Amino acid sequence: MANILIVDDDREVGNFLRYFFKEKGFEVHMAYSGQDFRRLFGQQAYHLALIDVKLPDTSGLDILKDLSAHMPSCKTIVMTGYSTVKVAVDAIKLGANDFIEKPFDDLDDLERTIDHLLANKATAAETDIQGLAKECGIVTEKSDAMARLLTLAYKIAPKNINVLIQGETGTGKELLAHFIHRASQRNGQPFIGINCGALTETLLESELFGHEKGAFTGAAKERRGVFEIAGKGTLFLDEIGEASISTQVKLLRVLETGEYMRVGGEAVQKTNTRIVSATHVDLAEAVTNRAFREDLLYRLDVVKLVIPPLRERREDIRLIAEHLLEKAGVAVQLNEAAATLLEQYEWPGNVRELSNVIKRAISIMDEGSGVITPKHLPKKILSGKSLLIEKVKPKEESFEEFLKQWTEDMLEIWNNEGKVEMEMVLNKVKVLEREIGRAFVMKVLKETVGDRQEAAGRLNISMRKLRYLLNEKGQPSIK
Ligand SMILES: Nc1ncnc2c1ncn2[C@@H]1O[C@H](COP(=O)(O)OP(=O)(O)OP(=O)(O)O)[C@@H](O)[C@H]1O
Repeated sequence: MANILIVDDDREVGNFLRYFFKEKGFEVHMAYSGQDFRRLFGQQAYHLALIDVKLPDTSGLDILKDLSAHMPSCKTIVMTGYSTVKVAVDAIKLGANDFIEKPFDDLDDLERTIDHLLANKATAAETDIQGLAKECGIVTEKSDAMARLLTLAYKIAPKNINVLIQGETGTGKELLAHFIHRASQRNGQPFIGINCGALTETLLESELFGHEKGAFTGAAKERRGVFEIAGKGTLFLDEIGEASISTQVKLLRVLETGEYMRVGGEAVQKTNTRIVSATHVDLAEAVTNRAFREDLLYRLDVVKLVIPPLRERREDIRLIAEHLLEKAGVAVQLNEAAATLLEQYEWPGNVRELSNVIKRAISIMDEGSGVITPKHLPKKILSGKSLLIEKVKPKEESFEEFLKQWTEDMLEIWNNEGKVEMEMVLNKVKVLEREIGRAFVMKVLKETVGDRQEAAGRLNISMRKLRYLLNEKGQPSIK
């Protein structure tokens, strides 16, 4: 028979749990304070402990630490109220097996969690995490930091809380958002991604909330927004830090009340969409600079997941490079020298940059040799120097300014008699190509009042290409 320890100062909750577990045939021990816990702790071994995070004389986290240190075989579940959810996340980081929110409105779920833990299925969960990560295209088998991150993401995924993902560009924020969606009960519902930095304020609001017919000039027909389309699924708000203050206010309202209105509409719409947002900047800093609302940040980052940059998990580089080769469908290998160089480079553009380097190497490789060697790698990698990705992002209205600046910079390099960094020149050309594509799409989207289908038609490109040009990386996937 399993021994259960319940640590909670709320006697009503304690009695309820005692009854619940006794009914299931377990031996139940109650502690109403840290002092009670210490008295009971040495008396016998426990199989499972449910710990409230807030106790009158101690913190549930200290109790958790004691249990993990002195009784590692005891499974632990932390109990929280809404205001203490952030602490629960710390508890998971400290090794708690799970957390549950009070009041318990889904007893079947509680029962399942407990049965799962008592049946010692922890290792099965680890296999599930790795398997799901693989399915979502996340390669990482060697990095402890990523393993911890994925475990935390997996554990919080089924909970009804918003998640903020922070990470440098190209670290895999969208992949992680998708992983969270897949690991949640929302899995059968849509997963929709939207890049808040790629659209003007009006277009972003219309995209998010939809608009009514005649809401603004050119809004010829009504349109559903992504909150409506995502329904009970997950909405991935990429580059949330780029949303204007006015849009932030509207998002805050949705998060606080679950309600919003279409642009130009009066009827209140309800939503139950889960929000996973992402940022490459530190939003706490943006709050200090008054570029981001503190109350919105508080709502968005109930859980903050920080993806480490690739240079902080060098042990994954070779593995990811091999995965990218496999994905490219070519029978090509990295030789040892090339792999070592990849491992030593700083990767300011992270996995996306690694992917570009691998694609380039495949394209210039000697036909039939089947091996990538250092000579197929860009100079920046050979010299161990990282060429920082340019962050020039022209706003549509300053497009001419951007073009002028770009031309001046290029002429300066051209007229410079010293050594020329050709990689830098080519990178500048890529920036130009990307920004021209984006500027044209934005211009036409303005003319079509956000109607993407029509904009794609006018530009004679596919919807996929249009999303790509907006840096939304292809079709939003509906799972
Ligand atoms: N761990 C990984 N294993 C394999 N591929 C990865 C991994 N992380 C990222 N990628 C790949 O790198 C590219 C960038 O990933 P993703 O778009 O998720 O990054 P991001 O952080 O959202 O980028 P951005 O900040 O530019 O929006 C994608 O092609 C993705 O498939």
